Amino acid sequence: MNLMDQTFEVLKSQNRTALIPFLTVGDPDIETTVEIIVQLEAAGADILELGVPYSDPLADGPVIQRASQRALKHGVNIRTCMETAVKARESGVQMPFILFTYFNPVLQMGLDLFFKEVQTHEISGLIIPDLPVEESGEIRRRADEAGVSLIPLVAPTSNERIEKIVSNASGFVYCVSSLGVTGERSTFHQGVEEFIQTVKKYTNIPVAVGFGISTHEQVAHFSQICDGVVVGSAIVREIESVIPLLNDANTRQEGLLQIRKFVAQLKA
Ligand SMILES: O=P(O)(O)OC[C@@H](O)[C@@H](O)c1c[nH]c2ccccc12
Repeated sequence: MNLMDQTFEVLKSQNRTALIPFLTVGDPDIETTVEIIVQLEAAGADILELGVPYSDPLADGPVIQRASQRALKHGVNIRTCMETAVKARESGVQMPFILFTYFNPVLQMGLDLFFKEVQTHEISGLIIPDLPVEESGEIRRRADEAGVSLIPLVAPTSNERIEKIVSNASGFVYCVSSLGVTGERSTFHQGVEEFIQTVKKYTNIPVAVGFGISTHEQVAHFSQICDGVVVGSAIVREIESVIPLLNDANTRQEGLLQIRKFVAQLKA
């Protein structure tokens, strides 16, 4: 039972759904990311996905691709993301962190060092969207040893694979609401609610939904049937839109406040 598990338990006892933002660490820079994380928690975020920027984010739409490019300019890698998590804790942030990374940066770092760092930095969850099933056994074993949950992604087309994917999952199951790449959407995959209900039949751990969710109404809608709702691109776009304010000492606080207000209205 790690901090993320505890968070879901508390929320469940309060009949509340977790708001799970995603951001790209180092966008627009590391120091600002730490301040944004503080604002996200103040806005009501319950769990945070810390995105490791990557040069070939095949599952990401243009908003997150641009954020990755901006972060990569500062040489952000897995290690700097973990250091950012420490800085956020030092700034008083309590919420659990999920490390979101493509598989290649993990391989580059080496599995031994990666999982040692994950453990010492008290990362609660891992999302590796392009982790091949063949490799997932070893990664899952190492994650269990490190006390971190390897969060599986299930898609509306997973069908008969749903049971296999979620059977011994830990942390939560991430239901992808639509096919394709990340990015705000006005409509979701046909029958996404039935898909979520199907996933819930196969698991007792929390079930969250993500992909395309960007408005208060969409968050409220999915909060009726899920334990968590992930919002990424819409928040990353909000960050992108206030970068000019953030880069000017005179308007920095205003920029941070705009991000906080945007996230707060999602959950209100
Ligand atoms: O950006 P969206 O459409 O709100 O979707 C969440 C997404 O950002 C985050 O969970 C994520 C970012 N990159 C990913 C790649 C695959 C799966 C999930 C993700």
